[in-house]
Amino acid sequence: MRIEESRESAEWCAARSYVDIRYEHSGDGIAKITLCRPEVRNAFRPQTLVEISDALTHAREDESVGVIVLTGEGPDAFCSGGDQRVRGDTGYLTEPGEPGAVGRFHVTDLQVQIRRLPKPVVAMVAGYAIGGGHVLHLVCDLTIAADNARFGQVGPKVGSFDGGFGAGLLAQQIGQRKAKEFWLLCEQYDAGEALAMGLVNKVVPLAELETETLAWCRRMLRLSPMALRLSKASFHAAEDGLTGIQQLAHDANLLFYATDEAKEGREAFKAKRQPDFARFPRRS
Ligand SMILES: CC(C)(COP(=O)(O)OP(=O)(O)OC[C@H]1O[C@@H](n2cnc3c(N)ncnc32)[C@H](O)[C@@H]1OP(=O)(O)O)[C@@H](O)C(=O)NCCC(=O)NCCSC(=O)c1cc(O)c2ccccc2c1O
Repeated sequence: MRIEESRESAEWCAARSYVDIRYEHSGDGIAKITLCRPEVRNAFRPQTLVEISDALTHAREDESVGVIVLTGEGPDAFCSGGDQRVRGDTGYLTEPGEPGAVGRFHVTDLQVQIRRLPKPVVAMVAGYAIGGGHVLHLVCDLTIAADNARFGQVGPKVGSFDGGFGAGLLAQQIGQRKAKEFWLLCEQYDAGEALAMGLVNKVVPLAELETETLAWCRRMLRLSPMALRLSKASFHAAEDGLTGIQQLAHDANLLFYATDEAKEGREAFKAKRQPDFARFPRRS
């Protein structure tokens, strides 16, 4: 049976209100988070990251949401990384100008949150995905790019580096040689080059970026949510070490809780009796 593909746009509805981002729902299972700082090519400051994290938590908890899209406002940039105007000597500052303000690197927490989120996260990239903004698209599960997209790392040019996902995940996706080229030369790559490297899943004309992204999201929405969740976790299980295994193990527990065998343990405890596990098979 061939399922008709929907190429419709969405009537986005604001689902929560923030200062630096927009958080919207499509009404059919898609949440969209938009970085709204186009005057700085959607660079993030600490508040931006705290807001994205909060929106992701809501999208995770909301059972009506199956897929999350992360994007930037306007055609010029997905995200240009950390806002250099609030970069202090110890990290990015929540209250720049305050004497003794302590810097933070919230984006590293956000990268982990995206990877651990049990729903697919799709980066929808128009224009620049640069620096920490490039790493944000890397940690998303899929990337749909507009034909004007440009990708690159700038760390060694601006006095920074990302030895975590920014280096390791990039190398896994495009190979060590090319990943080193990204970091050691700080050049930019266009959408066609990114596609050829396996850095993005699809390139489309800018005008079709959202409808194409929505079509991919809707394809996933037709699939088993639990199988999608387990598939995403499977990709990270080995790479993320014990925390990756912990996530898969948690999913196994989630499924185990629904069995009569697990329920017997719970019910026996509540009834203050010995559990009777004898009727459950010792599977080979
Ligand atoms: C992104 C660009 C390539 C775009 O170039 P373009 O020529 O199109 O535009 P302009 O350069 O004229 O920019 C327009 C306007 O925006 C301002 N702006 C752009 N990017 C930023 C930014 N990141 N921070 C602050 N402001 C920005 C720019 O100044 C202009 O303003 P005007 O007032 O002059 O109009 C190009 O802009 C560019 O290369 N931008 C800088 C990119 C950058 O340095 N990013 C930070 C890299 S470091 C980083 O992101 C990072 C963050 C973390 O939290 C980390 C945590 C842990 C490890 C590593 C981290 C990390 O590396």
